[in-house]
Amino acid sequence: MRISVSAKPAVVVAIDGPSGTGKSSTSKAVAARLGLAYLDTGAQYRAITWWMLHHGVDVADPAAVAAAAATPDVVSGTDPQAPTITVDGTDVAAPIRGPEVTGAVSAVSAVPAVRERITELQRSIAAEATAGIVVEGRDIGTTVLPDADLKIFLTASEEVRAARRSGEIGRRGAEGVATTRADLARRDAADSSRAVSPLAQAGDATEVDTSHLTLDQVVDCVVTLVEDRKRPVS
Ligand SMILES: Nc1ncnc2c1ncn2[C@@H]1O[C@H](COP(=O)(O)OP(=O)(O)O)[C@@H](O)[C@H]1O
Ligand SMILES: Nc1ccn([C@H]2C[C@H](O)[C@@H](COP(=O)(O)OP(=O)(O)O)O2)c(=O)n1
Repeated sequence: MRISVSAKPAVVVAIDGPSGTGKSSTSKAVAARLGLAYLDTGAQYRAITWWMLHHGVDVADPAAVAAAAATPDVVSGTDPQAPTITVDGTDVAAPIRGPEVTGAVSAVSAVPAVRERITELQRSIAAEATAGIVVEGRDIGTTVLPDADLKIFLTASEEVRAARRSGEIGRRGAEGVATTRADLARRDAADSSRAVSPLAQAGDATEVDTSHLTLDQVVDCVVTLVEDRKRPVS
């Protein structure tokens, strides 16, 4: 019997885009299907924001946020089937999705000292992912992992994104969707206009408009792009 051993190079996939375009759902499913690790960088910014709020730091004061930025210990579990997020050992997966954190996360994540700390953490997690990783966020293709093997920029119309997010958080009716839409637009504007590594499409990213695609279709599309980009086996 002949046994052939092939070196399988680790693939690094960067998935960026605004809120509600499907980054988390797509990244998790792609990573699970391809046996890669998964990192939700938004959860890290949410976790550090939760810690600031929990410790009474004035999140509207960039100097106060910067002074505290080095203290919290944010740890991400990268199994796409069961991702985890803790701060100083506390499981914050649920509270980081609440309205207080969502309302403060853009201000906290705009502070350069926060971005430096979290970016360094993200790069070390990616470097340790020997089987490869899908990393999703806002600045992965532009700043965190500019040498990623594949960069995807997900988009969707504001209307579709607001409807998706409203469904997710249980906000019903036209008024609920309108409120969600205004929240999303405000956060996208803040994330796109900050001075340090704003939400932006990398020049070499492939844009995928998910407005009229099912989640399965988006996942198939990204998996195909990953397979196409894999370096030849040596
Ligand atoms: N292509 C899609 N079609 C319909 N719903 C989707 C699609 N992609 C994601 N969703 C849903 O939209 C919501 C937001 O998706 P999520 O992956 O959290 O987006 P993001 O990480 O970009 O904010 C979730 O409820 C998710 O199930
Ligand atoms: N790479 C990243 C990821 C998220 N952020 C910031 C900006 C976002 O508004 C918040 C929250 O990101 P998250 O991906 O959880 O947001 P949504 O799931 O789209 O609501 O974190 C960032 O600045 N850089």
